[in-house]
This record gives sequence, C-alpha cells and structure tokens, in this order.
Amino acid sequence: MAVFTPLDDAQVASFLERFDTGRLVTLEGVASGTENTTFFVTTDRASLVLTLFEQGDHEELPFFVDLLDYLDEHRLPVPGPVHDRRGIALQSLAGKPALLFPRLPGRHPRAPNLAQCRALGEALGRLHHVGQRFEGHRPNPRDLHWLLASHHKVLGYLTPEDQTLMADEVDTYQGVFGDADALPRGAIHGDLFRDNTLFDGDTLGGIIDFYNGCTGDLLFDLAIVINDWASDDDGRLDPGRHDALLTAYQSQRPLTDAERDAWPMMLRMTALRYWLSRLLVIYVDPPAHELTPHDPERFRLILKRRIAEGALPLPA
Ligand SMILES: Nc1ncnc2c1ncn2[C@@H]1O[C@H](COP(=O)(O)OP(=O)(O)O)[C@@H](O)[C@H]1O
Ligand SMILES: N[C@@H](CCOP(=O)(O)O)C(=O)O
Repeated sequence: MAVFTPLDDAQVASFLERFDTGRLVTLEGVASGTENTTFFVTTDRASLVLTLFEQGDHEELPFFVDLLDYLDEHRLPVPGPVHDRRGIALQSLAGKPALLFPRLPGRHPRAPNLAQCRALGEALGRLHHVGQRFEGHRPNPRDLHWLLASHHKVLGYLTPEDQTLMADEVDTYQGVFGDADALPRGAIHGDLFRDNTLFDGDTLGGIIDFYNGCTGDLLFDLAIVINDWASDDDGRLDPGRHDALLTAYQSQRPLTDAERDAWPMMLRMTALRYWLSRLLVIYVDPPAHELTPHDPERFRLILKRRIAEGALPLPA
C-alpha cells in the first residue's frame, strides 16, 4: 500500500481551494508506490495526483520542484508541479509536505517493446541535453562515495564469494571513476526504472518519481536504464532493446569518447548500486512501513553477467 497518511474528502476539498484546478469530485488512494502517500484527485476541471512526502530530507524538496519546473518548461514529458494562486508549488497538508501534479496518461510497461524503448531513449537523451544547463545542485546520493561508505555494512550478510565480489568491484570502480570531472554531468533522474514511466500504447505519457533526482554523471542514469529496460530474465542484455534505447538516446545526445570507454564499468557500477541498496533495505535499514522489498538477487545476477560477458557494442 502507499497511503501512509489517510485524507478525507473535506481535507482535500479545502486544500484545492488554494489552486485554480476546480472543485473536488473524487479522491482515490493509490496502492502502488513505496515511499510517499499518493492520491488520484479528480476535479470538475482536471485529473491530478496529490503526493504527501513521508520520508527523506524535506529541505531537498525545493530542488525537486525546481528540477520538475525546469524540465516541464523545456517540454520534457514530466508532471510539472501545480502552483497555487500565489505561485507556490510546495504546500503542507496533514502536517506533511505536499505537491499536486497533473495526472499523466498510461501504465508502467512490464515488457517494453522496441517503440517504447525508442521513446524512452529519446526522452532521456533530451532530458540529459537540457539538464546540463540546469542550475540546481544536489550531489548524487548513490554515487561512488556512497558505495565506498556503505558496502561494508552488508558484507557480513553475504557468502564469502559475494563478499569478495562486492569488495573487489568497489575497489575497481575507485580506479576507473576516481576522477570526478571525467564524464559529462547534469541533471539526472537517478532511478529511471520501467515503473517510473507511464506509457499510453507506444506513447510515453511521462516520467515520474524524481525523488532520486540529482546532478551527476549522465552516463550513470543511462546505465541504470539499460540494466533495467534491456536485461532479460537471466540478466543478459537484449540486443534489440539495448540498441533501440541507445540509438534513440544518441540522436539527442551522442556519447563522448570518455563515456564510451567508461560504459562497461558504469553498467557494472550501477548494477552493484541496486544490489547494495536492496541489501541495505533488507538487512540494515528496513523502511518504517511494511513493504515487500525489491529482490537484491536480480542485480547480483545482472552484475555477474556484465562482468562475465562485458557490454554489447555501443551503436555509433
Ligand atoms: N503524475 C502522475 N500521473 C499518473 N500517475 C502517477 C503520477 N505520479 C504518480 N503516479 C502513480 O502513483 C504511483 C506512486 O507514485 P510514486 O511517485 O512512484 O510513489 P513512491 O515515491 O511512493 O514510490 C505510481 O506508480 C503511479 O502509478
Ligand atoms: N527503484 C529502486 C528503489 C529506489 O532506490 P533507493 O536507493 O533510493 O532505495 C529499486 O528498484 O531498488
């Protein structure tokens, strides 16, 4: 479930009076999602999504509002936060920070087809192209520094073989990604899994859940996408989806030589990033609310595949 803070019609009807979005017709809690409380709100004029922030550092919320405003102004398919009559987006409701968004059309693709991969690749390439000029700043919370500091916490829960695998990998990444300025940086989504996109048929309705958004290596974002969108059940890269995504991405932002060199290792580092974050959720820092944790094994498998098989050739 993802309604941690229940709301009633009267609370939301009164909340909506701050906006020019019409009067409440229906209020529906959204079951999916893992971190925040989400409601679908229908008014006599609009379909909206209401998010109450349940965790995280609330001081970071203005960064996410600025990022979404910026991407929306640049016509990226994201839900730009609705601003109230005074021009303010970030609100408070039931004692929690709250944002209202337009409801985007579509569903999360479970098995994305090639047209959907092309649409996502093109949108991500555009996001990274315009995101290089975004002036906000938030360090990547899941970068190499985090891997270095956090991986020790889970080693004791792993088999000796996996302990060696994880420790050796992190050591290797230090050699490859130690130079912070080597790769192009800008605004990134930071967690662009299939379930953070909505597709209406082959049309990308939008990209949601920017709360891992930050400023960091663009290649980090792209590697997260390829590992999630283009891996088969055995963790192998599917050449069709891989090439569709990367060709569309590069039509908007060609990769630099330094990025091409770093690519195989970035696929490995971002696989380990999720292996580790999922292990941390299970063993070290379980969420306050009861939720089914994501499976760490999926990303251990992907990591082992990338080590054994390397990356596929990058399209030109
Ligand atoms: N702007 C939006 N338009 C349509 N559906 C949305 C929108 N934002 C969120 N949702 C729906 O709400 C669910 C939970 O939102 P999400 O931001 O992913 O929550 P959480 O941060 O708790 O994981 C999504 O899976 C999606 O179904
Ligand atoms: N989408 C992720 C969860 C978000 O990552 P986190 O590092 O912020 O916990 C997943 O599938 O594990």
